[in-house]
Amino acid sequence: MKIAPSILSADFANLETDIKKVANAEYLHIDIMDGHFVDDLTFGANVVQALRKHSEQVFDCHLMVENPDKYIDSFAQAGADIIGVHVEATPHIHRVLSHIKKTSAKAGVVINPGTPITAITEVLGMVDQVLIMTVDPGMGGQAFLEETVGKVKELAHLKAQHGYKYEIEVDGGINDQTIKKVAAVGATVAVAGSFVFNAQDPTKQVAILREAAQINGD
Ligand SMILES: O=C(CO)[C@H](O)[C@H](O)COP(=O)(O)O
Repeated sequence: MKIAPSILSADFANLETDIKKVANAEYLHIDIMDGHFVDDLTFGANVVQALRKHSEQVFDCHLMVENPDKYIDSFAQAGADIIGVHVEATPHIHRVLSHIKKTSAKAGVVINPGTPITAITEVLGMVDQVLIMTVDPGMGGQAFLEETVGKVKELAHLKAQHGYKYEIEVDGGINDQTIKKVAAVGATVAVAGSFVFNAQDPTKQVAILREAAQINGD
């Protein structure tokens, strides 16, 4: 399991210091919120560019924005390694994913808890990552939605059945207990914000998640 600390729960006044505390994680998850698709506002491509100088990690940019097509080039140029777009944010998901694939970034598709896997089946063959939201997007610190586990399992089944290559990422309410449940059904990347950054030692929290993921849950 790859671990992706979400800087949504980091100290925004000390991002450079905080990202260095989680350098033992494979990914850095960067939540981009536009105040429209979700209520809050967070980072633009300029922040990604500034962080890029301080980390070699995979920058996993999760675009919670309307009209995501408008932002793809700027995030790719800023140093995003993966750009994830919500299927709910555009009527043209195939076009937007094709656009990402023309940049240096890998293409990710994201689905909300209320969206079925059937909404993305036509694009599964073209994506590098599928992000299953395990909470409704918009804020950190929410409780993991148990009903999303079935979608992770379904996605793992489709991956094996068709030989797809995508990572299966989960995001929201991930801690040392819930990570076992998603690991057991095929998740390969786990995003965690509050569990990592709301603790004394974020480095240790990453290690705890990694170890917990090796133990099968219910
Ligand atoms: O995408 C997100 C919110 O929309 C966050 O990445 C997610 O909620 C992580 O926070 P936590 O681990 O505290 O649940």
